[in-house]
Amino acid sequence: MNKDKVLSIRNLSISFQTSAGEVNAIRGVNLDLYQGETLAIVGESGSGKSVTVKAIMGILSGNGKVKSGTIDFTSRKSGEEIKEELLSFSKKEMRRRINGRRIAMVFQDPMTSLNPTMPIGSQIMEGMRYHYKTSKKEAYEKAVKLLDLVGITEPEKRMKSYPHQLSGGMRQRVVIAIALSCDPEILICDEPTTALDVTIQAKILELIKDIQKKTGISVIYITHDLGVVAKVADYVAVMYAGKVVEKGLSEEIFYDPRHPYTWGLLSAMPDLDTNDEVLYTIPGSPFNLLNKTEGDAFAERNRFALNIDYRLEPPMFEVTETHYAATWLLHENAPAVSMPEALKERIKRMGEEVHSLGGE
Ligand SMILES: Nc1ncnc2c1ncn2[C@@H]1O[C@H](COP(=O)(O)OP(=O)(O)OP(=O)(O)O)[C@@H](O)[C@H]1O
Repeated sequence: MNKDKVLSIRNLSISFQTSAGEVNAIRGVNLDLYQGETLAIVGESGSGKSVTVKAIMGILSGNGKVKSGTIDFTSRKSGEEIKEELLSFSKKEMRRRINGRRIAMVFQDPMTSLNPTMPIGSQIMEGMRYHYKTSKKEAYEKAVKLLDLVGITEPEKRMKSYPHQLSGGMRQRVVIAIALSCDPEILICDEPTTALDVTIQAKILELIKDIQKKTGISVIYITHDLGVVAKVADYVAVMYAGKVVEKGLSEEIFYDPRHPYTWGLLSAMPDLDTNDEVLYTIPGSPFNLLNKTEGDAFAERNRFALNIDYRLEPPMFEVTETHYAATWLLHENAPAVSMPEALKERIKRMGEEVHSLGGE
């Protein structure tokens, strides 16, 4: 693929010291984000999505330790390419140079990132004043423009509003305006819509897409919701027990998934047609990361597990130049196993729906 990489994570491993022992939260993650594209990171709770993005932002909690890996960030904002390795920065340097300024994050619950005692206008202006020493007048004008960009009507009037005077959807828009205030190159969205109702969720997703078109920003979504992924992602990484177990272009993950865990996630998703029919839930509970892995961490929950899965962790097998999955089922000597028939039917239906909507 001949595209510009903005972020490149290699062999990232992170653990946390806890009273119960060492939690191996991230185990050798490799991921890339390309300029102007959207990467969605999906997986059940505890799979390592948040820890991965916290490492990018330099906000890991105190008991976290990066055991290996690099995170290369290539900035093109100044017109020339500047490559920096984010893990080499101290927390202070990250706050001063990267966090909020080059890479910004939108959290799930807007109330936790908004200050209830400050008008929203001042909150949007704050980052520009801190990072760029922008004059008050200029920061004010830009804040008004940003409110307009995120679809808030009468932006000048709204500058003086306090968070409690706005609806949930409006607050999320304000949080997005704050995130965009320093013209970041990467926007990270942590489940930006789960606290909102379905129609407003869809509007926020559209808004981010629209902003992406206008600004060329690169976006990372972390979410449980494959419905969200289908709407927004160019590229999808599926995480399980601290590893990326499958990654590929969005259509490769939706129409030609290869990992039984991805089959499980797709089957567990409410049907796009009926909105409530769930084919299947993945049995068992997520792997306990306090334990040492022997073999594939997913083996216990995998009804397609082979003997080798209990002994050896599968490497990433290449499906296409853009699609990889870590399952022994892709080994040339593996028995032929294909996805469950019900899921095949569902995928076929999804494809037909997209065609009938005039999509790809
Ligand atoms: N500060 C911490 N101390 C100990 N363990 C932690 C800490 N932060 C995260 N973990 C562990 O790391 C693992 C990955 O957590 P993470 O929050 O990244 O999961 P997630 O996929 O984002 O889940 P969710 O969707 O619920 O946010 C979990 O087992 C979690 O318990």
